[in-house]
This record gives sequence, C-alpha cells and structure tokens, in this order.
Amino acid sequence: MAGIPVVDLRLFASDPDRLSGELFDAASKWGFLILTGHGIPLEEIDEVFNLAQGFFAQPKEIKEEKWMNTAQVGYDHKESVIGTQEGCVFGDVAASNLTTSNLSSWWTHARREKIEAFRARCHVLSSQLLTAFATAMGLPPAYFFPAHDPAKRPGNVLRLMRYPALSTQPDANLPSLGEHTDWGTMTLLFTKTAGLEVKSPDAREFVPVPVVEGALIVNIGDGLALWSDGALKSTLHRVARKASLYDQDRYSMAYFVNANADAPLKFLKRGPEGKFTHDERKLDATFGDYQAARMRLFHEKFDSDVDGSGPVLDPKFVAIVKTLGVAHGHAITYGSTGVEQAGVAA
Ligand SMILES: O=C(O)CCC(=O)C(=O)O
Ligand SMILES: [Fe+2]
Repeated sequence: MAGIPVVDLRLFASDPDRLSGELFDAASKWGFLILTGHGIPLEEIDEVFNLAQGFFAQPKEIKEEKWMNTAQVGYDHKESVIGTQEGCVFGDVAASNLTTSNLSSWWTHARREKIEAFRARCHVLSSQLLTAFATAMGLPPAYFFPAHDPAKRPGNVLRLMRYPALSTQPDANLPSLGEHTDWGTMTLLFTKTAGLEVKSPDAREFVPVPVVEGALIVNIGDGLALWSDGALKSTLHRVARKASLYDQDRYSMAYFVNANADAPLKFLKRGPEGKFTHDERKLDATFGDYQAARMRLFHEKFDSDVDGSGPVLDPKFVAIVKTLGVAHGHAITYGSTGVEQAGVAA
C-alpha cells in the first residue's frame, strides 16, 4: 500500500485543477498529506522552532507566569497516564498576541512579532488550501471563507508544543499523545521529529508519518469531514513514544484552522460527478456548539480527571457530536460509560 501522499503546492500556479484533485484524493483517502512547495521559508519555520525551544527551556516559574485562558492565550502543561505535553498558544483572533497580557514576560514584543508573522504565513496557506478543497468539491473557491472570518472567534490557533524527554525508558505501549481526531476544520502541523502516526485507510494499523525537511503535514479535522459529509476524512492520529527517542525532547507546532463559533453546522452532499451541493438536513447547532461538546468530552477523559465532578454538558450537543460520528478515538469513545463519565446531565 502506498504511503501518506505527498503533494507539491507549486502545482497551484501551473495546474490548479490537478493540484485540487491531488489534495482532495489525499484528504479523502488518508485525511493526511505531506505538503511540499508551500512557500513558507524554512528559515522562518526554524525561527519559530527556536522560539519554542527558548521558551520551553525557561524555568517553570517563567513559563507558568501566565496559564492559558479561555481566549486560548498562554501556557499549559498536561500530564496524564498517556503522556506529557506542554504548550504555548497565542490567541484565537488575528494579532491578539501582540496586545495580550496573558503571555509570559519572556515573550517580548520582538518575539511576538515573529510569531505574528508566522501566523500570517500560515493563514495565507490555509486560505489557499480551503480554496483548493472548495474547487475540488465543485464549490465557489471562497465557499469556506465566511465561516472562517479571522476577526471572529475562535480564529486559527497556533500551538507550540514540547513533549519533554524522559529519564527512563517508558512503556512502549503508552503514546505521548493519545489517539484522537482534530476538532477544527483542518490542521497544519510542523515537526522535525518522528513519532506521529496516523490510522491507515483500511483502519488496520497506525502508520508513521515520515519527517520531510521543509515540508509540513496537513490533516483534515472534524470540520471539513462534517462539511463534506465524510468525504474528507478526519483521521485518528497519535504520537508514539518511540523507545529510541524517549530521552530527547520532541517539538511540534500545530496551526489549527477553526470555523467561527457562530458558523452554522452546514452539510453538503455529494452528487453524481463528485459535485457537492447543499444538504437540506437542518441541525440547530453551530460549530461553537459542536466544538464545546467535542473538546470537553475529549479533555475529560484525556486528562484522566474523571471523578464524577466534571462539567455538565448540554445533552443536545453531546448527542450531536455522537450522531455526527466523526469524533472518535480512545480519548472520546462513546461507549456505555464514556458520556456519563464526562459529566453529562441525564
Ligand atoms: O505533536 C504532534 O506531532 C501532533 C499533535 C497533534 O496531533 C495535536 O496537537 O492535535
Ligand atoms: Fe491532532
């Protein structure tokens, strides 16, 4: 079986239809692809990796000066049976990190400007990809834009991550990040270290994603899977703690592309010749409703903080997450007990 597809974005200029077709095929088969020729210079990617390294190397007191708030700005650190990951996020609306008071003092204005420039690069790229997906689906090129207004919340979120080195070899069965799908529209992922694994199209195994220098990884989130009625796949993935790498830090950066909270959950259906048209199914919910239920369910079990005192979620939205059927993974398995454990009102 051929591996995870590699798509060269330089085709966009010379043969946009072919490029859109290649993206669509990769995203409908694997839900993941490796993107080369994307136009973000390697030096700029490295610069942001260096900032991540510099920040995560700071003492705990500096990093913990500002914990992540509800506007998705600040630092967080999760430790659970399935791994440790620390992260730093810069807000969910354009330019918010230049003015926020919720970043550690380590983040000087000059450093924040570098982050903002990188976010702008990622934004341009994500818009280009959304255009290509819309084109491949027979929709107007700007079809996905109104639901992705950068001035509205939540916009796209850049998360710098470190999986700290361990001093002893871990149980090889414990991943550093448990299997999950991403709940946004799609994700651009940058990493220089192996470890990411994705579920194969036949769902029989997890396949390692090769690290290709200068390339980035694109994966479909629940959002595009919902829009496309499952034609584009939101694929399970995880970070495996490879025994040989347990004593090294692993860095990655994810740019989560999100539909705005107030965007209605709209469905498309696929007709003959692969064209997508509006589906009349009415769902009285927004992407915000979907994400709130999805995120909370995910984190609840992810953090192993299930003690019966979890948040009360609106059962209507939990039902929506369940019925839509794209959200899955160990961390969010809707088994007989999963939903109750997440503290859902009866
Ligand atoms: O660190 C990685 O390579 C993957 C991170 C990831 O899947 C996520 O943050 O959703
Ligand atoms: Fe992910």
